[in-house]
Amino acid sequence: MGTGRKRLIAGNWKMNCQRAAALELASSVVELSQASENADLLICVPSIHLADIEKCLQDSQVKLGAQDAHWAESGAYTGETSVSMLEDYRVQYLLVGHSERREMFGDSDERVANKFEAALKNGIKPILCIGESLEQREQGVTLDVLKSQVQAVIDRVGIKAFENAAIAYEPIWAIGTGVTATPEQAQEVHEQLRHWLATHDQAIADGLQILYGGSMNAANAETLLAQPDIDGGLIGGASLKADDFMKIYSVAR
Ligand SMILES: O=C[C@H](O)COP(=O)(O)O
Repeated sequence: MGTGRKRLIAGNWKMNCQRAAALELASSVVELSQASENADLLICVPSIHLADIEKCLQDSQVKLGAQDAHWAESGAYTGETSVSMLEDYRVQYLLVGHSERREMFGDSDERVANKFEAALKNGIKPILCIGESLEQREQGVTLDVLKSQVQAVIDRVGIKAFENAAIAYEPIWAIGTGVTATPEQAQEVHEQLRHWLATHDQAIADGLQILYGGSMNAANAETLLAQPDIDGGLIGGASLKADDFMKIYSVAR
């Protein structure tokens, strides 16, 4: 690989799969998965399925992630799940700041930083999702948007905390649209982002996994993952089909 960074192929099931379908999908992923020194495999499932899927993943190398959680340890937060509750289910990763949460559920930079910080405190690796809208891209402010999303978290936890975290760059215009950023477009952003992070801390920037997300699928994964600064994928739609998801993993490993 050359970069020294292990790849991460992460599925984000979003709000999909009822119980039986979730178990079937997770079982297929386990069945088709093969250990690799080059790439980790992760599924981020709806919280209601965590207990079932935790059992299903036991004795496999597939890692378990959650899609969201509240930062408070406990309290009067009707409907919420705390990060510390996730720990009981051996959740290893937490998505924070996904654009769907930022846009539809009021996840401000401050809330995202709260969640990121709470994940780290509970020994869970946060995956900080960042991305620009089509309008922002057309205005030429992509990097400014991404920097400010990351800086809000750096201001809270410090750059060193990114040693135990990952970033997922997901251009909003490419999510669920079938329009993928070209490998060159994605690489350009990843490279610029890593370069900017290096101005904070070179070693952290060199070691940080920066994933690409946005209509990654079995057909385009190879060219995206061939880019030197793309260290994996955060995959929505294609992670709901075990065969497609595992094709992406096989490219990465
Ligand atoms: O978290 C995953 C991303 O939102 C990408 O979703 P997608 O692969 O369905 O475009």
